[in-house]
Amino acid sequence: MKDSTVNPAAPPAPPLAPVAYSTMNGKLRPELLRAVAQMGFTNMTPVQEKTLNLPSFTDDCLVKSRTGTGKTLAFLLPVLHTILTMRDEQSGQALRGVKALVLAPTRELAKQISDECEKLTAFCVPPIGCHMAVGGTGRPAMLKDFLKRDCDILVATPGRLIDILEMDEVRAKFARLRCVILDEADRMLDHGFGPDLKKILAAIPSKTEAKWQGMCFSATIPPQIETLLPSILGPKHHRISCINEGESQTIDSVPQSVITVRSHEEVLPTLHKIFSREKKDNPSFKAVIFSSTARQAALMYNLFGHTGGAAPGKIAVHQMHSRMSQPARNRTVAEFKEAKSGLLFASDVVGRGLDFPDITLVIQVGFPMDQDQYVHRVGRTGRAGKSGRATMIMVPEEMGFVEKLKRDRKFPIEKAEVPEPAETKTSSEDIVHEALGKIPDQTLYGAYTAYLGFLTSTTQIHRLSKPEIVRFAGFYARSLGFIEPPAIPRRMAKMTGLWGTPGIRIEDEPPRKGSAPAAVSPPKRNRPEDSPASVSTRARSAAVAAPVKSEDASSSAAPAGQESNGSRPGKRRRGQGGRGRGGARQSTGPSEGPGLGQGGSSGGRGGGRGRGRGRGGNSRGGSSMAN
Ligand SMILES: Nc1ncnc2c1ncn2[C@@H]1O[C@H](COP(=O)(O)OP(=O)(O)OP(=O)(O)O)[C@@H](O)[C@H]1O
Repeated sequence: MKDSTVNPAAPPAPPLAPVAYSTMNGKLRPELLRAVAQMGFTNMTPVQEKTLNLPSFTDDCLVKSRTGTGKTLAFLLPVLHTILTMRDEQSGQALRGVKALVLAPTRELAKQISDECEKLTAFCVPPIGCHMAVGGTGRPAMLKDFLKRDCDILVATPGRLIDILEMDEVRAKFARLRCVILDEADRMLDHGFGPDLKKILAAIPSKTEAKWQGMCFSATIPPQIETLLPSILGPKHHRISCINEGESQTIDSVPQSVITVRSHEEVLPTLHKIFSREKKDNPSFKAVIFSSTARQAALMYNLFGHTGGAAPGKIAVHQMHSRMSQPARNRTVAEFKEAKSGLLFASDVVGRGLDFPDITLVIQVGFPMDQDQYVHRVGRTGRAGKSGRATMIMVPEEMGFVEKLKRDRKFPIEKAEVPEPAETKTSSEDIVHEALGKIPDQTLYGAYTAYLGFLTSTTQIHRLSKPEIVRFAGFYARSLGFIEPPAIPRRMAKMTGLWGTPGIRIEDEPPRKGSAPAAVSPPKRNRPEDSPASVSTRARSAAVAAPVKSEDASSSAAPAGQESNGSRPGKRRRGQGGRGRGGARQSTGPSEGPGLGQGGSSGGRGGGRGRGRGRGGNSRGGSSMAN
């Protein structure tokens, strides 16, 4: 292994003077340089400069550079150069087939890479064939196209690639593979995608025999990835880091802050206050709001746009998460890339790699999956030398994560106050309160169970005990208007390991086919005198939906529900439990947090349409205009 740039003992290197692309004349193919110029890039970014100046364009490399610093071009340019040079040296059959395979963790990122590739090859004659193999698109049409036409570069997500690699004809197309690139390499090599990667490597020509080049790129390279790294990179690979030892992985031009609110109930009003203030101060306000799960993102989208209309002014509101159909996801990405302002409520589907121009603010509601994910989320702003800001809204219990970030990573996260909203006629609390009332119970229930799932899936990382998870999720349920945390299906309780945890509420077994339905207890409601003036004053039935497998890892334990069932303001679906399984809830332990074990019963499937709608339930579209 050769370390090309970093000497840990050396003082931080001064910022590099920009190096012009014209210095690559005679080294990089002229048709590529012409395309780069057409894209408006005069100078190389540091990561491009370093990668393009490795001893050979075909050397193996592990490259670390901050988010938004142009890593895509840094790997595409050498690869395209190699393919074009091969063309000069070979012809006919020797040239057919996939020469470069780019793997990315999400479909949208694959599409973005493929788009960049199209731009870079605009002047290549004959054209370079760049194809995509990603899920959510028509498999037969994709396969037909891939098998019929020349494909020089294939950009793929692991799932679809594994699927098509089962076919002999597809595998045959990889016989002359020259390069394998992992974008977001740490993600591709981690325990989530690692097994998929092994399957892919077993199906394509082996590195030892085919001697293909391996390239790994990311803004974060944790030590855990070293285990699988030798499957992609040879022992003599170069290591490039554009981040000096001791420097922060986040972009310097992005100030980071955290707003601590007293409880979950203040989170949504605080978001409203931020939107209101920003909208007033900056007409080009364009923000991504990250939540822990797809269902939380969908809930916020419904609350601030679409159903609840709580977003101030006429801000366009978008959503992006794994519970949307692929066409809706594609539409949202295209729209939000073009948008001059607006809000995008997102799960971590957009946490990595996606390049939405001119994001002015990244907001994280609650903590991300891990510290590296924090870096990538923040990196949606401050891209390509632009400025931006990043903030988090945290309840006191979540502040441990922030303290750890500051301690472990030395991120300059400042404390910030809740901003004064610009609109004063109605308080943010009242606006959110009213909007919450328009959201179907099923959507709120889904957000609650997904949050429980998220908390249990991050136990190892965030060290929350099971009773803490139950208590914490209970606070969240209250903030959505439930007077007590809804009962969860037994299966979910077992899957998440929460079965038997004090305070968890579990619904009765569903009636077996043919048996009489169990009695449905009326949903428990708050009486007005129970209610302080907060969003939690709304009573909610504990509507229950059936579990389905979710594509979104962060909500994999989440039962399905309707995110958007078309209910209009004021029309509630409460109590449509006739079709559903009823049954009084069962509490497996003493009361822990507010609202837990308060007696009474819920259960009964309000909003009985939930079952069977699955992931498409919220796919009507990705955008709406508030007000
Ligand atoms: N040489 C350049 N000069 C100016 N802008 C550039 C240059 N190269 C790329 N860009 C622009 O920088 C932005 C970020 O590029 P890219 O998406 O490749 O970043 P990245 O480092 O891969 O980010 P992430 O880590 O988030 O995936 C894009 O809008 C891209 O068009």
